[in-house]
Amino acid sequence: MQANLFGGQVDLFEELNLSADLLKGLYVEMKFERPSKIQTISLPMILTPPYKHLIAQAHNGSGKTTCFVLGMLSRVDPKLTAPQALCICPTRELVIQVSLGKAYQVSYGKKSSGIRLIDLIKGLAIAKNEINRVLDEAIIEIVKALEIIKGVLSTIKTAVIKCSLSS
Ligand SMILES: Nc1ncnc2c1ncn2[C@@H]1O[C@H](COP(=O)(O)OP(=O)(O)OP(=O)(O)O)[C@@H](O)[C@H]1O
Repeated sequence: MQANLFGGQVDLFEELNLSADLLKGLYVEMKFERPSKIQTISLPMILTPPYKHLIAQAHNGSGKTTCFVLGMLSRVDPKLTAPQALCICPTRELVIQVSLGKAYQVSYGKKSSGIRLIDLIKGLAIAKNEINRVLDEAIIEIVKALEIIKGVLSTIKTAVIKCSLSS
C-alpha cells in the first residue's frame, strides 16, 4: 500500500509494533482479519513514532473506537501505575458504550498486561467492573494509580482537582 498525505498506511496489524498479546486479542478474540479503512490511516499515526496529533472522522461502525482503544492499550506503561491516557466523552452513555469489556477483549493478555481502567461518571466510579461507589477520597486514591481513565469532562475535572489537592 502506498504512503499518503497522512504519512503512511498499513495492510496488516503486524506492521504496527503491537505487542503479541494485542495481536492475539485482535485475531483470536476479536476475529479481525485486517485493519479497516480508518484504521489503516490512523493506527500508524497513533502507534508508530513520531507520534502525531490526530482528529479522525468516519462513519458509524467503521472502527474508530478500536483505533483509540488500541492506542491507549498499546502506549500506556503498566509499570508507572499512574494515569497516562484520558478518554473524554461528551455523555455518560458514551462512556459506558466505550466499554471496558471491549477494551479488555482487545487486550488478550489483560491479566498479565496489568493495565487498569476506570470509568468516571458523575457521582459514580466503576473500576475493574467491580467497584461501584461515590467518587470520594478512596476512589481518588485508586484513580491516581490507574493507567487509563475515561469519563465525562466534568467528573474527570473533579478528579483532577481532588487528586492535585490531596497529593
Ligand atoms: N478491523 C476490523 N475488522 C473487523 N471488524 C472490526 C474491525 N474494526 C472494528 N470492527 C468491528 O466493527 C464494529 C464497530 O467498531 P467500532 O466500535 O470500533 O466502530 P466505531 O466507528 O467506533 O463505531 P461508532 O461510530 O458506532 O462508535 C465492532 O463490532 C468492531 O468489533
